[in-house]
Amino acid sequence: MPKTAGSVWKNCLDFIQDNISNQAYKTWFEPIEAVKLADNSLSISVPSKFFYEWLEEHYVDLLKSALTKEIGRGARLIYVIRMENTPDKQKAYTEKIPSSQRSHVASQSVEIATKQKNPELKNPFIIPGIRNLKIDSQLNSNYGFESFVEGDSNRLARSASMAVANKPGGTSFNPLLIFGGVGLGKTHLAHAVGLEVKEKYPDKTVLYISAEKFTQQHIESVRKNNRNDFIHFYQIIDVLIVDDIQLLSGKKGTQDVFFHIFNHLHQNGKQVILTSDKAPVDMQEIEQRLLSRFKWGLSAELLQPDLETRLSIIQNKLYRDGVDMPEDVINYLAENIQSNIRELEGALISLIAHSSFSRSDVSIELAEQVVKNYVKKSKKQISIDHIQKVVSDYFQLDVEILQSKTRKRNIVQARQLAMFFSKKMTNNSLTAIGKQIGKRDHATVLHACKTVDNLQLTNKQFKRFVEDIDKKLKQS
Ligand SMILES: Nc1ncnc2c1ncn2[C@@H]1O[C@H](COP(=O)(O)OP(=O)(O)OP(=O)(O)O)[C@@H](O)[C@H]1O
Repeated sequence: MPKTAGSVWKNCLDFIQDNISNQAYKTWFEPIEAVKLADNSLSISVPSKFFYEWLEEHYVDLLKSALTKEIGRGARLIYVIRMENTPDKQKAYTEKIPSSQRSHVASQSVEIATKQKNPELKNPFIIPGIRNLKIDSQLNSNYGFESFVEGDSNRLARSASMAVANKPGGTSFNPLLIFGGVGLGKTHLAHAVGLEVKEKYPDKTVLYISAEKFTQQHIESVRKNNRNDFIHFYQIIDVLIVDDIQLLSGKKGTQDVFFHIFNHLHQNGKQVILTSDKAPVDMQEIEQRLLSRFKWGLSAELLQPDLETRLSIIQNKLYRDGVDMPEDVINYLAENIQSNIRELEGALISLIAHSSFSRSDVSIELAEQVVKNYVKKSKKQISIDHIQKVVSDYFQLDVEILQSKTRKRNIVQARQLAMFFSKKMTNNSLTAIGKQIGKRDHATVLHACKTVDNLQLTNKQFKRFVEDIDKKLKQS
């Protein structure tokens, strides 16, 4: 039977499939179509120039072996690049490039640029010349490990981040999900991993992106009809850091695309780092299959820093900025701004600014004035401890009893109310709430919240409890 382009390519594919991972095969070979066989040259069509470059970079030897096996020693491979975004949409523009002729490719690229009138055809995700692929990592050099102060509140997350930075993709912390309330250092820690990887492995491609920007890029790629290139761009990253992943909630299309990118990176031993203001279990409107991926590696929580850590953070910042500040002012700041390190830093910076404008020493009076702006806000952020205290006082119980294992109905209800208000009034995860209220798990907290919701509807007395406690907490 005479050989056709289809039959030759099919045999090549069988050979290739046996030699690479299933994921790589699906990504890079399934989209290829055999176009023509003439003499000993097989033409295959690929979806983009980027695709062609990737094949040449990573699979040229494999392609050569497969083709030589099928056609013989003088076999030649010709790429036909499908350019779907052409000015004339009816007729896709194609470009032919023989295999392994990169110098040739350069001149061809020029030809494309002049042939196409629409400059937007240039792929926004591709930096030309894959050999020298340089992607700006978008990392903030101030957010290194050296400026991240260690404390009880962040020890696990920090150690896991360091382990990942030492061996990206090589630990079981993949993905590494750093979660916690607002301004507690998630972004800082994620950048620290990226910076450390760049330091230790300069050849690795690291990219930091916010989930919001990722979503915008994805929408743009759909609009410009280059979604494949968008995906392929992300699939070549070695360490991908996506900040505020909870912002993907409700965005099904972007979740789908992220799912594919995630799978590809994970299967190829690349590292994924995610940050979120919620634990996976609390994320809403995120597809189950994606949530379960998030739980594959390690979810490390950043808790609110204790006084000692807050003091160290202030001292560290003052030291780095070369500023002196009286001890009592430092203590005042650390004691009064508790729940958000960004606010703590903000107060510190205002204080330094005030003192330099007024050319006066930083005094405790000045600190009180500045802190007022922040304390109001932080007062609104009620702590779990405070809620437990208010609920216990209301029912005239000791906090230890509220936290105990007892199943007495009135104590169970008090405990459930403490859990309910902690969920409602703080940024803590169900896991963190459970941990602080009698070392319960997140399922118990979830159950408590549902029970309180139901009881409020069916039991007038209970509804009164909820309203009273709510009022007390808002007044406090
Ligand atoms: N342990 C720490 N040591 C030193 N600085 C810290 C620490 N934790 C947080 N910071 C500082 O606090 C500020 C806020 O941190 P970051 O932006 O990382 O918070 P975030 O958790 O990502 O906040 P958001 O929820 O708003 O995204 C940053 O300037 C960061 O450097």
